Amino acid sequence: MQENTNQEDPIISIRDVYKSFGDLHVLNGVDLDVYRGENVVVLGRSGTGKSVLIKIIVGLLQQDKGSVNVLGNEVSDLQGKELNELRRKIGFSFQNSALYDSMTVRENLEFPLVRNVANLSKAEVKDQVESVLESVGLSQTINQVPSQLSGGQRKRIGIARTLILQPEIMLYDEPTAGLDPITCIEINELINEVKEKYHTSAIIITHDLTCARQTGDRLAMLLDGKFAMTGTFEEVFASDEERVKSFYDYNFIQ
Ligand SMILES: Nc1ncnc2c1ncn2[C@@H]1O[C@H](COP(=O)(O)OP(=O)(O)OP(=O)(O)O)[C@@H](O)[C@H]1O
Repeated sequence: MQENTNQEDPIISIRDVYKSFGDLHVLNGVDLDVYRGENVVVLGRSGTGKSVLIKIIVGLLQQDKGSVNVLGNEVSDLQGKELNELRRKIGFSFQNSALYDSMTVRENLEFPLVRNVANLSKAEVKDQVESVLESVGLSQTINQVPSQLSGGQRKRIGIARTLILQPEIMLYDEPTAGLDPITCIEINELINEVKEKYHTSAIIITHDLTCARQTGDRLAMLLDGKFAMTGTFEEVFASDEERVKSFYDYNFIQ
C-alpha cells in the first residue's frame, strides 16, 4: 500500500446517487470520492449493488438521481463519441477476463489497440503488446490461446488487455474470484504494480478480505444501498457497527 494519493483531486466523485429497478431500491444515496493514485476497495455482500455502481460510473446504466463525475465529466451528460472517449480512459477488468478463445494472447492484446488507436504502425503494435505482456509477467504466453492458460494467467492477460489502452482508471470486478490463495496474492501484487507503473487510480470490487487488505488504500463498505463505512482496512476492521462486523464474521482473512 502506498500513501501517495492526492487528496485535493478526486478523479471520481459520486454524490447522493440513487438507483432502483422497479420496487428494488439498490442504491440509496451513495457518496464516494476516488483520488488520483489511490486504490479504493468496494466491499459488500452479493446483490448490494457494487456492479450497478460500476456500470453507472462507465455510463452503461444511468442513476435515477445524484451526480457521477469521472475525470471532470458528468457521466450522464455524455453520449456517443464523448462517452466512448471517457470509456477509453477506464480499464474494466471483468470477472471472467473476457478473452477471445479463438485468438492467441498476442491477437487478444492487439485487438483493442487496433480498434481504438488510429495510425499505429505494425512495429508500434508489436512493441506495445510485448511491453504490456512483460508488465504482467507473461511474455512466454504470447502465442498461446486462452484454453492453454491457467485461471491466474487468464486474469493477468485480461488485465494486460485493459492496460494496453493506458487507462487512467482501472475497475476490477472480483479480481481474485475462483483463484487459489497463492495466485490471489500474485494478482493482488499485480494490481499494486499496475498502480505504480501506469499511475492508475482504481476501484476494486471484492469479497476477498486479503485482497482488500493488500490492495486497498481505502475501503468502502456498501450496506443497504449506501457506503456505511469508509477508511483504511484497519479502521473499517475496527468498526463496532454490527452490520460491518457481521460482514467480517463471514469472511476468512488469511
Ligand atoms: N439491469 C438490471 N435490471 C434489473 N435488476 C438489476 C439490473 N442490474 C442489477 N439488478 C439488480 O440489482 C441488484 C444489485 O446487483 P449487482 O449486480 O450490482 O450486485 P453486486 O453487489 O455486484 O453482487 P455480486 O457480489 O453478487 O456480484 C441485484 O438484486 C440485481 O438483480
